[in-house]
Amino acid sequence: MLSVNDLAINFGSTTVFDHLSFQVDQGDFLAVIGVNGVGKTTLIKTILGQLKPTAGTIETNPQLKIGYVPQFRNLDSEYPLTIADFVSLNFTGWKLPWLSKKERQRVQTVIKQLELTPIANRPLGRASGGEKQKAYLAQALVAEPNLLILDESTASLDPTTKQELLRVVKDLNQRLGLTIIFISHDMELVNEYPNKYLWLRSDGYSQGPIAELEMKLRGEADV
Ligand SMILES: Nc1ncnc2c1ncn2[C@@H]1O[C@H](COP(=O)(O)OP(=O)(O)OP(=O)(O)O)[C@@H](O)[C@H]1O
Repeated sequence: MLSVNDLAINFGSTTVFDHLSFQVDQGDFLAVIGVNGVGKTTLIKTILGQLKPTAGTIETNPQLKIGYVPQFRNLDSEYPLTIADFVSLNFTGWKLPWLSKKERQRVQTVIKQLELTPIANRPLGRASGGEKQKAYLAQALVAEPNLLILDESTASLDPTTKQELLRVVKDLNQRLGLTIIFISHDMELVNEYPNKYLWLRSDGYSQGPIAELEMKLRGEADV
């Protein structure tokens, strides 16, 4: 689905990473971990096509359609759109000034998947942090991506809400085969939900099945 080959990114004379190679296969749930400033966001921006690699390539399946869920958007509490309207903003190729029946149905389906139906008509600005995060996820999903990138999307949530969000994501991953890239500092979630990891470090990186990660964290010398 996505193949990163010998990738390097420099900002001026600063190298964020180089010789980075990894692969994301259909149905993977990949955790991307690493300390602040190591280059996780830079990597995602490169995958999204916003940054040009200094060296190396990113090959993608022609059918690749990426959905991106950020950690946080600076939404005023007076933000007036309802959750349902906010979700529907992400339709591409919108030809009419109103939604087609099929699009309305898609919004309802996604809202139901995320258990947002009871609050679909609530202004997003009034929703809780966890509800907002679900709405961002729903907005990404409405366009039917086959790769979902969660960029520290659980960082500001309480432990129960984090688990709830990740359970929904895991369900989409297992039931629909949706491929996930999950950037996180939360090792409890990283150990529980993903099947693979990519650990970026200032002096290199490691990757593998998630079961290996705990062993590596215990004996960092082997990483
Ligand atoms: N446009 C830019 N110009 C110069 N340096 C940049 C630019 N963007 C990022 N950097 C630097 O590249 C490094 C990697 O930043 P990045 O945001 O990718 O890290 P991160 O792993 O996502 O960090 P965090 O966990 O704090 O979000 C940092 O040192 C950052 O200051």
